[in-house]
Amino acid sequence: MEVTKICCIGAGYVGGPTMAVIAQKCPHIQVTVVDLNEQRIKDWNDPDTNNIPIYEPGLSEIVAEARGRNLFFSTEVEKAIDEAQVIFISVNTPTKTYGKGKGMAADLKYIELCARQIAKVAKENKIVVEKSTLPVRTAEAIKSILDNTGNGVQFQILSNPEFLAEGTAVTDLLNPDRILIGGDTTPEGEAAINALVDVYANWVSKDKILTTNVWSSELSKLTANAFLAQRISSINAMSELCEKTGADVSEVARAIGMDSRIGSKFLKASVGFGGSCFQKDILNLVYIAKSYGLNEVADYWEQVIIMNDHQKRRFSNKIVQTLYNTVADKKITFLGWAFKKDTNDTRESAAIYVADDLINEQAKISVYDPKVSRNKMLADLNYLESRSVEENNNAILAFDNPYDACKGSHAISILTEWDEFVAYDWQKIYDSMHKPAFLFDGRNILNAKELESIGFVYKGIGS
Ligand SMILES: NC(=O)C1=CN([C@@H]2O[C@H](COP(=O)(O)OP(=O)(O)OC[C@H]3O[C@@H](n4cnc5c(N)ncnc54)[C@H](O)[C@@H]3O)[C@@H](O)[C@H]2O)C=CC1
Ligand SMILES: O=C(O)[C@H]1O[C@H](OP(=O)(O)OP(=O)(O)OC[C@H]2O[C@@H](n3ccc(=O)[nH]c3=O)[C@H](O)[C@@H]2O)[C@H](O)[C@@H](O)[C@@H]1O
Repeated sequence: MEVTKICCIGAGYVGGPTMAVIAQKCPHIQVTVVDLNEQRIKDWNDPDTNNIPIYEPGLSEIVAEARGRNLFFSTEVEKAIDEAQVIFISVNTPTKTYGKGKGMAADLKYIELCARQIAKVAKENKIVVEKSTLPVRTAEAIKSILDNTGNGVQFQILSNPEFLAEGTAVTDLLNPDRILIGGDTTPEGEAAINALVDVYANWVSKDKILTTNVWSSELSKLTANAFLAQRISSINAMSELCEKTGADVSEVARAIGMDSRIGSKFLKASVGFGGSCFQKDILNLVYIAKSYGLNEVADYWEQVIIMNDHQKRRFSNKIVQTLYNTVADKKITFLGWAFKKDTNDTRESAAIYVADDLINEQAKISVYDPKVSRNKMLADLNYLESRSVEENNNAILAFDNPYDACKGSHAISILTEWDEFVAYDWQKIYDSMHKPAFLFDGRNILNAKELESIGFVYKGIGS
């Protein structure tokens, strides 16, 4: 089967960029991305592609090239489902906030709604692709809904997890390490797998397109995120030991990373990992393991989260202790609020938790982030429900200019590794601060020696 029409449900951080790249690389395929969120679709259709709702380097150019040609953003979900041969489900799968599995399991209500809508609308055979990250064996539930509530048409369910990282989404999509496609081992399942392989083969070499059974594919996605997050928690655990022993975590990371079995990537000690997925996916893995009675497996992976929470708390504690055990009414400046550089996404950012701890200590937080608005920062804090909206409002100031944000502060904390922070005039910043001028570098991006020679009291992670 040659695919000519694709629909993607969910125009978020994954659906938007993924479909934009498919449309760019496959001009013969019509790609329609649909979402219930009218504002989000309106923003994707903004005549100025610099205003699309997701900031990713290189994305606005791709959208400018393909939008209106073979890439469309729409709220007409049913029409797009009806017309497409292949339907990607790319909706959010957050951690459950209620009921059984609260705080651990993935909330699959949006997935189920999609399955029911597809079943209702489809009048011809369809391939349904799980693009969202899902618990292993979700395809079974989707299939049951489709087969029992549909119009008697045939559905093939594929698992095609996404491995892009935010901030590098476009390059990750253009040059993926691998594409993973899981499907049934029946002739119909294999035909569906081949149809999707052919889509990716328009720009990805076939030796990088891996096909497996559905359950391996679903579980590989959770496993990949668990392994990646585990590396960060492992190096962060070492960072605490480094601080006690005089070892330097950057030197340790370099020394172990040169072992080709370990590898050098993903070994940067930090204030703790954030982002919408690592924590959510590990909690989900822990929940799945527990539900099979595999308590040791569950405990093993849960430790990655425990370590990460500890690392964030340790960072805020260090600020308070260093500032003579009180930050009450002191101005603490945050450089960065996003969970990593080159994204406007703040979900689970370490900055939120560090700010929350410091506000509990009655600090006044000033923030400069090149891509995050004050409304977003406030929404992040309010979501924690630690105090009233008004109290959060009084505790946070946001600036458009880093020098204004730092002026008159008692301490600066680097929470995101934006490149521009390195290039600042640190002498000018030092001159405008209270003395001693403290600098807590939660990303180890600044040159400690240079800053100390200016006069800063510099504290990095793990040295
Ligand atoms: N953010 C990331 O970098 C990555 C995310 N993932 C996974 O991809 C999935 C999506 O994540 P994001 O794109 O970040 O989420 P997101 O929250 O940015 O986007 C999801 C979109 O789906 C829409 N939606 C929900 N239910 C819908 C329905 N029934 N009909 C139409 N639209 C609906 C929402 O309005 C929202 O715009 C998650 O499972 C996540 O774990 C996987 C790899 C990377
Ligand atoms: O499933 C997902 O959502 C995605 O999750 C991560 O991507 P992402 O969260 O966008 O970004 P990462 O680059 O993985 O960074 C995650 C967090 O870890 C931190 N980090 C990363 C690397 C490192 O060495 N140290 C470190 O503290 C980052 O600053 C950030 O807060 C994975 O890298 C992607 O492969 C995956 O598709």
